[in-house]
Amino acid sequence: MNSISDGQVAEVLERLHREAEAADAPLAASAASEAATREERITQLLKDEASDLKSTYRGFAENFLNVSPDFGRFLYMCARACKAKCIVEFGSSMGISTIYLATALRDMGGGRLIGTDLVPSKVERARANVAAAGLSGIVELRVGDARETLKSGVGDDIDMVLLDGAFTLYLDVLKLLEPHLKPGAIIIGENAFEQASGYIDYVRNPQNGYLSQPLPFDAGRGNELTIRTS
Ligand SMILES: C[S@@+](CC[C@H](N)C(=O)[O-])C[C@H]1O[C@@H](n2cnc3c(N)ncnc32)[C@H](O)[C@@H]1O
Repeated sequence: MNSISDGQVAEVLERLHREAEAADAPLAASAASEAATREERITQLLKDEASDLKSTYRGFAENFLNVSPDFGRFLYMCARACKAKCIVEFGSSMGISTIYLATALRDMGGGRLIGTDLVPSKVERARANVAAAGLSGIVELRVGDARETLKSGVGDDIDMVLLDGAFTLYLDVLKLLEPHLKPGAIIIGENAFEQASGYIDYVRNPQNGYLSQPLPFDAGRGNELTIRTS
């Protein structure tokens, strides 16, 4: 049995992916019309984050910036495969990835997902979307900077982490969560770009207690699968 393929959750996800496509279409169009390469756009975003993180992401308050349906299904499958009970998500936006992950928890009998986003209006919308999917009992969404909101109260048995927030903070957030990761925990980075934060160098060094490699889909989006080995 899985609830992302049909029924209430599938309907909510289908609606949200449609809304996301419409809301983010201008971003995609302006990226396509710019002379800048993808690499240059990432470099610019890294600079913007470094100079003013809050305004950078407030500028995307109406954008979903969500995972694709394929990536969402992959998240669901990972959570099921590792029999997750506790999942932490950095960057919940309007709640699309949250719904994939929380559905996996519910389909296995329950659990806890802690998500967080910097932009209060996004967290409000994510809460409403999670409620529409019938998942409010499993999901706790925290408003604010993950470096503060994930500092405490994440438990000591994290099975899975999704890193999908500000590109420059992946290593900071991982280090915050590291003491609470179970051996074997899965960490998935979306937009885990080599030029940002030192995250990729850190998780690809086995001496730090991880095994890590890029994921072969949604090319160019910097998707990285990491396993905690100690
Ligand atoms: C790529 S979007 C997340 C998409 C979401 N995971 C999904 O698939 O629907 C990145 C989100 O990270 C949030 N964010 C950026 N920096 C953050 C921070 N320091 N703490 C918490 N959230 C942050 C942004 O507001 C934005 O909504």
